Amino acid sequence: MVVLSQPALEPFSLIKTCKPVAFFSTIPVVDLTDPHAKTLIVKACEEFGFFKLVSHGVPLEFMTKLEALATNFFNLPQPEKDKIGPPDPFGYGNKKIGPNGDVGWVEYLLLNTNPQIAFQKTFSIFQENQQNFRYAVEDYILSVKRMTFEVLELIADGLGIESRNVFSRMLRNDKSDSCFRLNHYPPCPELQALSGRNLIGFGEHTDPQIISVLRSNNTNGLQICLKDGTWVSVPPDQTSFFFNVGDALQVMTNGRFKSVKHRVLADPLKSRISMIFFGGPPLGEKIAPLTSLIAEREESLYREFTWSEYKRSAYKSRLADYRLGLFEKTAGQ
Ligand SMILES: C=C1C[C@]23C[C@@]1(O)CC[C@H]2[C@@]12CC[C@H](O)[C@@](C)(C(=O)O1)[C@H]2[C@@H]3C(=O)O
Ligand SMILES: O=C(O)CCC(=O)C(=O)O
Ligand SMILES: [Fe+2]
Repeated sequence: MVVLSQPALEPFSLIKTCKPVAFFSTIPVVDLTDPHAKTLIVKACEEFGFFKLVSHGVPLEFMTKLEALATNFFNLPQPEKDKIGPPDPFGYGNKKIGPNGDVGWVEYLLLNTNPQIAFQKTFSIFQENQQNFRYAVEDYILSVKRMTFEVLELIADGLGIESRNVFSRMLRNDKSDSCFRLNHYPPCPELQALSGRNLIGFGEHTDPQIISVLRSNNTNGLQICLKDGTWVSVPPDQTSFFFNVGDALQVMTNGRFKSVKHRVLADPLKSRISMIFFGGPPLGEKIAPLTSLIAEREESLYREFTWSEYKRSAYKSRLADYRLGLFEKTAGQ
């Protein structure tokens, strides 16, 4: 018997597919200049762990410039990009996500934003002819950080916490372990034609840090999981930012905010480019529920751990794992 191979499917053989889902029509949108912003942000973080921010003050030019330069970078010949990979976890990566066998229809550049590390490793990634790219990354990150500090201070205000820098100080710290990621999801028309499904670009997961701030071009793909377990597509908006609550903020709010499960599907016809700033604490920072957020007759749901401990544990996990499980207190502890 002759067994026919399916050469057209070969590059996708390890990458899962998924059916498209409905659009998220009631996505919380917060205007940063609105006097009620703090209340709206807290409500969105409690309900979805997710919101869209408009009138954010980050110049549009920084966003479009970086998108153009990232597109140029991803259009370089493969051997050029491979020179700055494989990721350790920083550097250029293609299809492989993290160290434990996760794959997706994505190529990316992962950078550390801590100046002490950044100047050694990250910026050696930008070779001589990539200086404009490096400056665009720096301008963008500086401006996004400023906006993120403001959002974190509004969150503290909205939660009625006395010291409004309780979260933002961890990102403002020189030793903050934040990182920045540029993702490129190439189109995949062959697969769509063959199966009527989309390739999974980035599989379902929560982000381990305090908060993630995402901006993408105008291509669909991002989906979030609602409390009832249904997945919804987030309509792209290239002029706005999408904020995700991360695991560390779930812990510090003793579960009042939930880190949002999300994933990305590749579009059959259009490239998706996204840029995400992951705001993380310094490695030695102790993460635990804030006493003022543990309600009367409520218990602390998590044991204290350092960010370094959590990160180590995250890097031993698979993308879709529930990473906080190991840090939950069991009854009576
Ligand atoms: C599979 C993995 C990739 C990841 C590290 C991990 O072991 C589990 C968490 C993953 C994640 C998700 C959010 C960010 O994109 C990321 C940089 C992070 O901090 O945690 C990635 C990690 C990665 O791609 O290196
Ligand atoms: O690329 C995207 O739109 C989101 C990717 C993501 O969730 C991540 O890199 O952690
Ligand atoms: Fe993510």
